[in-house]
Amino acid sequence: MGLDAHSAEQGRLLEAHVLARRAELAREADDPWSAAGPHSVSPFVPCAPSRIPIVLQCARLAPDDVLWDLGCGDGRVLLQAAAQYGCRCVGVDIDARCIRDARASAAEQGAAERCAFFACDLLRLAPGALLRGVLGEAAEPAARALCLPPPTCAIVFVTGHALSRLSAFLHAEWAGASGALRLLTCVEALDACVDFERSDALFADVADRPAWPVSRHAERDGVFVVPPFGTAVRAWEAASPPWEPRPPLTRAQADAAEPAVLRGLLSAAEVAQLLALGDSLLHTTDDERAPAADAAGARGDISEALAALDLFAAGASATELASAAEDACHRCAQHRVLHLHRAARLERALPALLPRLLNRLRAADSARWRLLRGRSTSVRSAEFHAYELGGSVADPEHRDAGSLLTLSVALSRRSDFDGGELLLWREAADGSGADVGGGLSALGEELAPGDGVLFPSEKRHNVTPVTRGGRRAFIVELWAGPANEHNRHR
Ligand SMILES: O=C(O)CCC(=O)C(=O)O
Ligand SMILES: [Fe+2]
Repeated sequence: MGLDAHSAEQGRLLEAHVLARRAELAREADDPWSAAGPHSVSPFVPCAPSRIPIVLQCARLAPDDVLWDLGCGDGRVLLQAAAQYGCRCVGVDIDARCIRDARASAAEQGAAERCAFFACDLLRLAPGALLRGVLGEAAEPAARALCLPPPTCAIVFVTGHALSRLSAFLHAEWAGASGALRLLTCVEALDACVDFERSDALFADVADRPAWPVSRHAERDGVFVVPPFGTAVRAWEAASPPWEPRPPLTRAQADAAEPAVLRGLLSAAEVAQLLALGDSLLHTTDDERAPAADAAGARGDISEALAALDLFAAGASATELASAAEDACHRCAQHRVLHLHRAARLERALPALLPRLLNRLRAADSARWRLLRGRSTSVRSAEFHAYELGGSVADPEHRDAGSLLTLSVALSRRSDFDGGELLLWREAADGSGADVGGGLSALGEELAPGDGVLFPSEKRHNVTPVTRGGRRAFIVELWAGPANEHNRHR
């Protein structure tokens, strides 16, 4: 019962945020503004990252929506929704620390105008609170009298126990909104209060009312949708969402796409931390991406190539061969590549970095190509690139095949190296390519450390050979596949 495609990931988050912190949380048992306190009905367990894009797809968000998250935790679902779909968001949670974190993230991501967060006890919301957008006595004092935009969509990702206590309130708000409010819930497997086999039991204590209509279309992902009042489940499921994901760009479209220069993606401290992390891993010998910078490393190139030949002889698949070839390339001393997405390296060293960066990318994408909207995407690779003398990406046909978006963030100062220029394909004025003035061209703008350039991955790009010093860059690729632990080809 209740196990879904994200349960393992969700279980790890439960472990990290609740089970491993039992002693710490016990000290908050008397704090009324803590998820571990006396008024809380749910612990704070963040939504699994792989689940979030599906939640947002199921919500069928459009830019004119107002999305409320009842029990928003640290605000990660709303911040992603605002970045990717451009909607306004209101998050409420009993945990004041979560609300502080959510506000800080919103400010950092430039989303504070669109995303507001308030400490609020859901169980004390008065009838009509959602309809009128007024939190009243249930909220922290400063938020009590605010007039917020009422939700057109509300997410309630809490335990089944909490859901059953909220159900009468939610039912009245949902019906009262006369078709202007849809609800999404996700009931965790850890919760035995809910009978997954009976949709009317999702909101258990409204037995005297008509059963809730619940779309179980995304049940595999643990997401249940109550369509707006007056819309039958079948009609909701048959209606097309505000947008279908656009097909990935063709190579010609990607070549023609204008890259986006994104300034100040990383702070100076983050650049320094990434450089330190990369350089320390480069000198570790036991890492699959980090041969020692000595003779053993150089020998590694040849043995890797031989290993790839062995694979060939053994009848390996094209994917295995591509993967082995990539491993071999990535150990080349002139241009080494470290996989920071592996074993949660980046997450452990700089936990706030990737979520913030990804929301910048989502916002940039939604203003330009809309490759991420309506699509479930994840990080295919987050790599530290170290180019030394002669290091380059030289194949004139090089594209990050199979990915949707590539971000290259400068870590080195421009004065630290010569050559090492990132070139991107530019169409000729008449769109006909290299023959009439198009081709691989420099960006024309200098990137300071922490600045990045974002482009559709299938766009042709190169890096010219480094002729002095060294170039360090941080490269992130997003794709429609699952989060990845290996190189780009596995
Ligand atoms: O270093 C860069 O900026 C780009 C690297 C690249 O394109 C690649 O490794 O695929
Ligand atoms: Fe590339």
